[in-house]
Amino acid sequence: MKIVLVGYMASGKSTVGRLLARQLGIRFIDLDDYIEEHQKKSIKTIFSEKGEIFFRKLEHQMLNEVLGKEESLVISTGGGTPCYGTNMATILDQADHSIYLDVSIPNLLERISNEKEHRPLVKNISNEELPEFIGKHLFERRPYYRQAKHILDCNGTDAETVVEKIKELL
Ligand SMILES: Nc1ncnc2c1ncn2[C@@H]1O[C@H](COP(=O)(O)OP(=O)(O)OP(=O)(O)O)[C@@H](O)[C@H]1O
Ligand SMILES: O=C(O)C1=C[C@@H](O)[C@@H](O)[C@H](O)C1
Ligand SMILES: [Mg+2]
Repeated sequence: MKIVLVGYMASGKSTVGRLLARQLGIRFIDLDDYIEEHQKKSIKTIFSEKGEIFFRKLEHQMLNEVLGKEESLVISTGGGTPCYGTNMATILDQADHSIYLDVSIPNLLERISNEKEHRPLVKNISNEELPEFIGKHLFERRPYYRQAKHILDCNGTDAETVVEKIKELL
């Protein structure tokens, strides 16, 4: 069984994915961590040394590699993964369950404004400019996320409860 979590930066994909995999007793792969291990560099360094296009190509390649594994997995994607090239179509084709962790702009803002440093796309955006940036970015990306098989409203729900809700969907 393959379960793929999608959603915006800081929607909780890594936190929820790790907990869910542990409870289901299956392997967890965080695509961002998988890319960092493959490159032996942080995402931040990959972006600054090689640029975003290089990262997107690598992300596409690593997503296909991970989805091709013959084992049960929980896969947490990167915030941009479903929004480039054929990635969302591949997720829909290969995953038994794709789940969009839907978090509102105010809640995303609160989480991201405290954790910008390791997120290259928002690192240089001031907290004053962040609402406009996230609003526009989510407007562009939501059509991809919303293609997921399940859409889970995660507002006002802690990570443990999100995991419980996912287990009910499976
Ligand atoms: N359901 C939740 N409620 C409140 N806070 C949460 C929830 N899930 C995760 N968080 C917190 O939000 C922050 C971002 O979570 P996390 O890193 O798991 O997001 P992500 O979707 O993997 O982000 P990225 O796309 O940048 O990898 C963390 O500080 C985490 O503790
Ligand atoms: O939203 C995005 O495009 C990104 C989110 C992170 O998970 C990383 O994959 C990277 O920082 C890009
Ligand atoms: Mg993550």
